[in-house]
Parts: sequence; C-alpha cells; structure tokens
Amino acid sequence: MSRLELRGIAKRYGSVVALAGADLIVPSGTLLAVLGPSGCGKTTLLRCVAGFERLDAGEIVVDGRTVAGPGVHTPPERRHIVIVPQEGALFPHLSVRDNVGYGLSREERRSDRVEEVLTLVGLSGYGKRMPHHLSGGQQQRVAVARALAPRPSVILLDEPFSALDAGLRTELRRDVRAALRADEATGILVTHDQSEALSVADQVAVMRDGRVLQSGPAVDVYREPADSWVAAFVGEAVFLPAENGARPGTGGTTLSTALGPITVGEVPAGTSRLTVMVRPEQIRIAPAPVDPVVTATVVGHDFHGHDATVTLHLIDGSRITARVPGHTVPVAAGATVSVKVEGTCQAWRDG
Ligand SMILES: Nc1ncnc2c1ncn2[C@@H]1O[C@H](COP(=O)(O)OP(=O)(O)OP(=O)(O)O)[C@@H](O)[C@H]1O
Repeated sequence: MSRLELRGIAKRYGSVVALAGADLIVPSGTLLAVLGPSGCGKTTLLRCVAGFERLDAGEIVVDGRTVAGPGVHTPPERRHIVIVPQEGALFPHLSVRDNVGYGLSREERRSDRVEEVLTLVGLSGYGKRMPHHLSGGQQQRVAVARALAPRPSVILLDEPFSALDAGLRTELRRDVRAALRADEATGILVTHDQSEALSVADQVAVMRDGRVLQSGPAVDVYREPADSWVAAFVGEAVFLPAENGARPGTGGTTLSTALGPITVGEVPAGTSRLTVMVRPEQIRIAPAPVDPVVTATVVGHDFHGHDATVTLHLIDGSRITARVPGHTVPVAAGATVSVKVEGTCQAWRDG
C-alpha cells in the first residue's frame, strides 16, 4: 500500500510534448483510471512512473520518497512498481505457478503467496498449467497475479483488458478490481474505455494534451465535469444555452432553457450567458403534459437493447438526444411530447 503523487511531470520526445506538466494523486490502496484520447500521454505517464523514461521536469513521489525529480532517477528495478501490459507477456515455457513466483525470493515462492494471489484472481488450483493451456482472459488473470505477488508499491495496468471480448472484459475487470482491493494494492489503470474507467476505478483522471484536466471520484467527474470537453469525453452530453437571470431554486439555482427549468449547482458569478450540460438520461419524456409544460417534437427513436435514444426537436430549433430505458414504447416520429430535466446539471460560462 503506497500513495503515489505526480507533481507537474513533463516529458518530450524531440519536438513532441508527451507530458506537459501532469499532476495526479493516487491515494494508498486505491485504483485510479486514466482516461484520454489517443496520444494524450497515458502510456508515457505509466512509463515515467515505472522508471522507463526520465522526466524532463516535475517529480514522482511514492510514499513520500522522490523516485524521479530534479537530479533523481531511481531505476525501474528499485522502484517496486510493476506494469501489467495489454497482453500479459507470460513466460511461455514456465507454468502458471512459476510465472507468478518469478519475481519472488526463494522463501516467498515456498510460502502461500503464489496460491494466495492465484486465488485472488480466481485461478486457485491452476498452478501446474502452462500458459498455452489457458484462455486469453485466464492469461491476463495470471499476469495480474504475477504483478500482485511481490506486493508492489504501485501496480500499473496498461489497457489490460483491451484484447478481450466485451462479456469477458466486464467479468475480468470486476474480478481484478476485487483482487486489487483485497490485496490493498495501489494502482493506475490506463484505458480508452469510458465506461470501464467509470465503473472500475475509485478515482478517474481525464487527460488531454499531456495534462490532467480533472481527477476525482467517477461520479463527480461524470456529473460535475470541469468543462465541456471533459463532459463530452466521459459520456454523452447535451449542451444548452441559458440565461443567468437565475432565480433561487431548492438545492441550487434554476436556469431557464429550451428544455425548461434546469437546476444547476454553482453558477459562475458575474456572467449572463451560460452553457448548461445535461446527460441524455436526465431528460424525461412523457406523452401527456407534465408540469411545467415544455414540449418537443420526436424526430426518431434508436433502439440499443438495454436502452434507446430519442432524437428531439426543441422549441428553439435545436436537436438533442434523450436516453430512455429499452422497454419504453417508441413514440412515433412527428409526435409532440412533453420534456423535463431531472436532477442537478452543470453550468459553465459561455464560450
Ligand atoms: N518513443 C517515442 N518517441 C517519439 N514520440 C513518442 C514516443 N512515445 C510516445 N510518443 C508520442 O508522445 C505522445 C504521447 O504518446 P502516448 O503513447 O503516451 O499516448 P497515449 O495516450 O498512451 O496514446 P494511445 O492511447 O494511442 O496509446 C504521442 O504524440 C506519441 O506519438
């Protein structure tokens, strides 16, 4: 269990700025997911933490000990930090037990630790198997067990589920999360997958252009994104103009929009034009008028299984998408419906 802190870390490759001063804190015993578009610096960040890259600036601190910083570069083998790559890179000629015990001392190999971590990842009794007798998902479980075995200060997971199909991914990430938690490991998970980041991690950090734009609990990043870019990156978002002629409402401020009155948290002071962000699942559609009555015209309905999206034409001429449960009976295109926004939304200064 270790706390990891990145303070303004920067890394260039020639003229390419891969990290432009990234700040991040991973509290001890927690898993932080790093999310961001291709090329934003996620892998570089992991490589710097592991010690495979030297920093140009900034500092990496593990449990109060600087492992990288001005004049300091602790080599990877002395950081006690492990990486689980996309495909586990198991030693093909070693059994599962020997793979997992590879980084351990002879004494530790003889102890229960190997079986303990195999049990944590759901592979109790698989010790004698060879890697080629395991499925892709099982191989990744072994890779995670091997990483956990020496009780590293930090475990880095570089898109460890990306080669697996969707059903297996969900199960594996849940089990890996449980294994890390049971072992009180501190981890960083790099992923492209928004729902994976939001569902699996204690904290989510969103990166862009070598910087961390926002980090915090998944619920906060989803519901209270720092800006419209983060909002759109972590989920679907509807952006509406609003006037800041705010009248006080209960539990926040109520703004007037084309989707009717919307409750927002904090409103930037001294601005009249605002942009409000609404998640599509916050929009309720009803065939009969609801109070207060705001209407929209249905443009179309797209069925996705567990949910469906409804495209709506609002009174101000804009088109937006609402998300409804999959069992909702589709409303015919051209029909008029009433709309209402539930819950609290986020507002920013316009532009
Ligand atoms: N060894 C290298 N030499 C030169 N440029 C590099 C090197 N490694 C990374 N880069 C560049 O640094 C930037 C950040 O790359 P990085 O691999 O960290 O991004 P990423 O967020 O992990 O991307 P992806 O999601 O596609 O894996 C990119 O512009 C990339 O092309």
